[in-house]
Amino acid sequence: MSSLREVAGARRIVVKVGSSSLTTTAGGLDGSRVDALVDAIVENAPDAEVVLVSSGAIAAGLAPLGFAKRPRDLAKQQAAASVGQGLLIARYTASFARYGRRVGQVLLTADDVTRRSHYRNAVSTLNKLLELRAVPIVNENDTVATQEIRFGDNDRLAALVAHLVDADLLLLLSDVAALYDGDPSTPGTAPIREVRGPQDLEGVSIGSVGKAGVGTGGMVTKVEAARIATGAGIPVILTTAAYAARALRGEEVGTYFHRTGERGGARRLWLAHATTARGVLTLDQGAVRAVTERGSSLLAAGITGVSGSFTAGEPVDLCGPDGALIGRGLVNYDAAELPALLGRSTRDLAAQFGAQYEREVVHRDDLVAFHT
Ligand SMILES: Nc1ncnc2c1ncn2[C@@H]1O[C@H](COP(=O)(O)OP(=O)(O)O)[C@@H](O)[C@H]1O
Ligand SMILES: N[C@@H](CCC(=O)OP(=O)(O)O)C(=O)O
Repeated sequence: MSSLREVAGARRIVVKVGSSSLTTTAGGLDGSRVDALVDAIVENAPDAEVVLVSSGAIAAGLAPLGFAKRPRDLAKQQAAASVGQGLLIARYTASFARYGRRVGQVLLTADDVTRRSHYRNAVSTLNKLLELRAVPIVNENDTVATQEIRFGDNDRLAALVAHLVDADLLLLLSDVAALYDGDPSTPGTAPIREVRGPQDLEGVSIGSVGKAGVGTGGMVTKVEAARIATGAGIPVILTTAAYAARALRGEEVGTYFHRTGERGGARRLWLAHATTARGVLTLDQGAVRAVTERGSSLLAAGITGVSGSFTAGEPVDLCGPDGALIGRGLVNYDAAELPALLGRSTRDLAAQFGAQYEREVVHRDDLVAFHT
């Protein structure tokens, strides 16, 4: 199943570890578990470039702030993340230093990475850290991310980062040995060794809440992350942190998700999966064809309606005349500017409003078409 060669030959690996694998049952960061993970990575993938996506900031900050359990209140969670992220990075710094390795903290938000300039910066920082043999340790920038733009789960973030750095493998480490065909605490459930596509998940009961209560997404977000990564051409192994070393050696542990798609433009993947649309542009049939079949930019001439309140640079959904969602893109105008432009040719707009109105409403580089 998980081809030994494929894993052992991986040049670049994204390893994602969940909160439940880094904390003690009493709450707080478990330094010995951090060390064990670092040992497994350094000793079993010595030649690979590893990007670590680590959760655990909120969990690590709970006990120091006197919270008995994860608070519901977003500001309290953000405060816990702020305290915990420092502790987490300090622990990783000390742990990798045992091997003479440096770490670099990379905090991302969806908003950062979908904007072209920020995206380029994120890619070049990650690549430079790897080139310098430092280990990038990625987490969501919890203290600034608002509810709406939070990734909310690092499984999805890890899948997108894997694509961003063009990884050969995504290793998702949790507190269960594999994906099971039902809640693993129920007797009689069995591990699923291989997933070749959605058909292998039919009838599988995938739970959303981890038993430890410190994680966020349960298995649902892991399966979704595996779908995103494999669809983008990256195989995924899902197993427990305790099997990290075995997985990195290429042993057949956990669940292996085969790649289902080809690699494509990474930023578009972020645009499709990591943004919340701020409004809707309704397109006429000609514009739908131009966008979905020819990969063209969206011009004002093909737009018949605008709703929502957004500013230039924000994500909007693109819908056909029947309201069906056909894509998403970063819009070049504020919502208030658009009604005066609709249905008019670019030349006409430039003549009336000036050359700055000659720009597309959504440039094709900032547009992802959904194939329904
Ligand atoms: N079908 C399933 N197979 C495996 N685990 C499952 C399944 N359904 C629900 N789970 C639960 O998902 C949990 C892992 O998710 P979570 O706690 O969010 O992990 P992490 O903190 O590592 O991201 C497991 O502890 C398990 O209880
Ligand atoms: N950014 C959050 C992680 C959220 C998250 O996805 O947690 P988990 O389900 O444990 O991977 C933190 O560091 O606490």
